[in-house]
Amino acid sequence: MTAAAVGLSHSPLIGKNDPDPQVVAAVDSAVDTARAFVRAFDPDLVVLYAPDHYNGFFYKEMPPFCLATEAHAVGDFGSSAGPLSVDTEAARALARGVLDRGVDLSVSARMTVDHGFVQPLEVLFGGIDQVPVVPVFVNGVATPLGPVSRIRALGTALGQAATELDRRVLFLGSGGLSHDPPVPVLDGAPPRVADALIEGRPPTPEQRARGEQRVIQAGRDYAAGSTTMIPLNPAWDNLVLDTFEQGRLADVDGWTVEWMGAEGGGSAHEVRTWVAAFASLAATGPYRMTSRFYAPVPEWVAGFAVATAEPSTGTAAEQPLREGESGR
Ligand SMILES: O=C(O)CCC(=O)/C=C/C=C(\O)C(=O)O
Ligand SMILES: [Fe+2]
Repeated sequence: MTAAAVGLSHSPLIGKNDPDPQVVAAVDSAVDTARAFVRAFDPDLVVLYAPDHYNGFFYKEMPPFCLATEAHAVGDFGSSAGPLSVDTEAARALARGVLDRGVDLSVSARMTVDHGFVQPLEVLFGGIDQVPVVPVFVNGVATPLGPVSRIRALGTALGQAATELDRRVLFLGSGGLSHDPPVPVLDGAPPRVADALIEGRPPTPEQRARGEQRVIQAGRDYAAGSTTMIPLNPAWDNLVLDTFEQGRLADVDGWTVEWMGAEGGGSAHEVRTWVAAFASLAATGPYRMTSRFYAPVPEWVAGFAVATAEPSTGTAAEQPLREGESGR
């Protein structure tokens, strides 16, 4: 088994409320680097850790994380709809491997996913049916959230289980870093909204369009500085990226939900997907980050980051990232 990892922010506002062309070009260049990295690694299995935004998981039953043996996308924010090319056999083997290692994984035989899963597949592979994938939902939105140490344990167990497969496995984390987009909150929600968050009634096309328009408007307000949302936090985002780059994954066990929310906003918890992906890679052996990009993009309500990592050979030929490559 060989392994690699990519962390990639997502935003439903990409292409809908873009920043200056120079910022878009810088992001495109970083994404091109990640795409080239993935192409060179040529994975035959992608373990995709991603959050949901009340399209697939609801308060009626809200697991902290859940692995899918089949999945289909709803097609929100103009993202692709339809079945993902899930490798059911690999998914079942990984689920067994995680459970055998004492992590209480739940399994879905028909997971509904949204742009959180779809965007990285579209960006890196050109579609949701281009590569065998094992989708793993990681709750990063619906409070209460458990300790980050459990996400590291999930990633570690899944990485260890993957070593038993004869595959080239890419661990891919979708989301983060600091951002506070208008995602509904159950606590204090009016009865109609609370009911939708609990029961998961599919929105009508008009309701979906209104929700999407609300997010687009939020991006415009955020970029104009007229908002009550928590600001992007480049210092915190770079602390998070330093932690992954330096392989200090045990540090995340000390990250509290309250600290992450205060520093990075309500959706900063999506960075749990990166924790899982890097913990999985680390479980296969020492690694090194080969590229790192970061830009705060208010128009997308995103501390936007892209990073790639591969196993470290420990030889002198391996150079640490230089300033320009690190995006700092
Ligand atoms: O309010 C709605 O109806 C949908 C909100 C939503 O899905 C927002 C998503 C934002 C992100 O995925 C993000 O910024 O990470
Ligand atoms: Fe998100």
